[in-house]
Amino acid sequence: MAQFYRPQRGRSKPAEQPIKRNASVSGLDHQGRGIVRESKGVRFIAGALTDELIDFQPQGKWQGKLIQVKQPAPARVTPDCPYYEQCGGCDLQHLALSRQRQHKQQVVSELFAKFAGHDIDCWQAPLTGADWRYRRRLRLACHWDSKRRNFKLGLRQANSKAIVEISDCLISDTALTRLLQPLRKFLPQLDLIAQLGHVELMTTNSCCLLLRLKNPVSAKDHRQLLEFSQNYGVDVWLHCGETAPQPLLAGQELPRYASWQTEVSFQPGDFLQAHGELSPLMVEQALAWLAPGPGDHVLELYAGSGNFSLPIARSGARVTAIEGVPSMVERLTANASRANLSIAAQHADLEQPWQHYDWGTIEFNKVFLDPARAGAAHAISEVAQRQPERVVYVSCAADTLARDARHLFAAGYRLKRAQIVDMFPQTHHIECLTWFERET
Ligand SMILES: C[S@@+](CC[C@H](N)C(=O)[O-])C[C@H]1O[C@@H](n2cnc3c(N)ncnc32)[C@H](O)[C@@H]1O
Repeated sequence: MAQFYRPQRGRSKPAEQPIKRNASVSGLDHQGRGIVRESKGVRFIAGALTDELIDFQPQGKWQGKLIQVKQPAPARVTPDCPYYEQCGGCDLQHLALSRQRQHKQQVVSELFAKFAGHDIDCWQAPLTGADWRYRRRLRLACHWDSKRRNFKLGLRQANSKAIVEISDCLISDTALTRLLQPLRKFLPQLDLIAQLGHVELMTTNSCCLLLRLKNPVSAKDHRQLLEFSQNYGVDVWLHCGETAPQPLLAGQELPRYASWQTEVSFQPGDFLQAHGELSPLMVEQALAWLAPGPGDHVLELYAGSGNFSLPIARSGARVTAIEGVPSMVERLTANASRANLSIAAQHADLEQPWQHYDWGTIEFNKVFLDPARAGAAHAISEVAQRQPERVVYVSCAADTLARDARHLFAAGYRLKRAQIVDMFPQTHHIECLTWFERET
């Protein structure tokens, strides 16, 4: 039967709204977007700064696209990155670095006031490191168009699946970015190109390339990958299906990094703190606040492969470390034994009640936690019930930190110190270190 094209009703693109001129920006939201107040509410405009006069195109109900900055703020700087307009990554590049840090501190203060009913009066100066070339891990999106034999490798555009084909990324270590062009040429020559999910690059003591695949690679690909690995001095790892990542070369050593007088081995694909220079400084600062020592029993939650656990154990404190990924628990145990440290590393889902676990009834006097962005909604209530004398909390999401802090305040803790750790310069992402102390 013949088929005819019929436009689908109600699915056409909404008509563009007229440009609004000379709007004034009253502040920045928690994602670093300019806020414009209108009679019917607020609009969020990416790229606009506080006290600027701008023209913008309204988009949807709450957003707008910046068309022109008529009167720039004194804090505006010219973004260095040639991909700033397209790439979704460094969305605060147009704001001077010192103001980025002030903004991040203000966001945490506002969220504490809103969600925890608490004003922060104990800020320490931000902990800072390199503001460019700091990233030691780069995840790249890719797309293979088999008909046109066209391969795209790059970073995702803001709010889109489109790939921006960068030839450099100014926040990434050059040990990673030097591989971008060679990979673009090399990967389409392989059979695996049709099943390549994404590509990850990381650099610590060695440089690693991790390929996310559905199936194992052919013998021909194996040979070519080996050649690439030797030519470019990069260890290749393959992550096929549901099995753990495997090195291309059997017996390949795990990569490792230094963390405050200890060494931590990790498997490509594991969590790795983004900023190579700042991570050990953050560990040192967390140790200074936690002040572990002989006689202390520290319960560490969300421990990963031991970035904080090993230094805490080195102080002489007894450490029980909890992590949700079983293979990371194995690596933490191996890292501890290599360093001659005794750590009781346990696997657990910290979203579950602790009564399910053997370690759930142990006694401890200090807690250190470093959860993922989701925070520690359940774990913090378990901590608060047990009333340890001190809690040091590293967060990469200010909203969940403020939500979790509310439990600690309600359980009789006070905030003794807070500090922005500038782990993600040029972006709106916030890392914050906090120290809570039981009142009595
Ligand atoms: C931000 S990372 C911190 C890792 C480590 N502290 C470090 O510095 O490398 C958070 C860790 O929490 C773990 N995690 C996330 N959700 C979890 C859960 N529900 N239960 C236990 N661990 C979890 C992740 O696997 C990850 O290793």
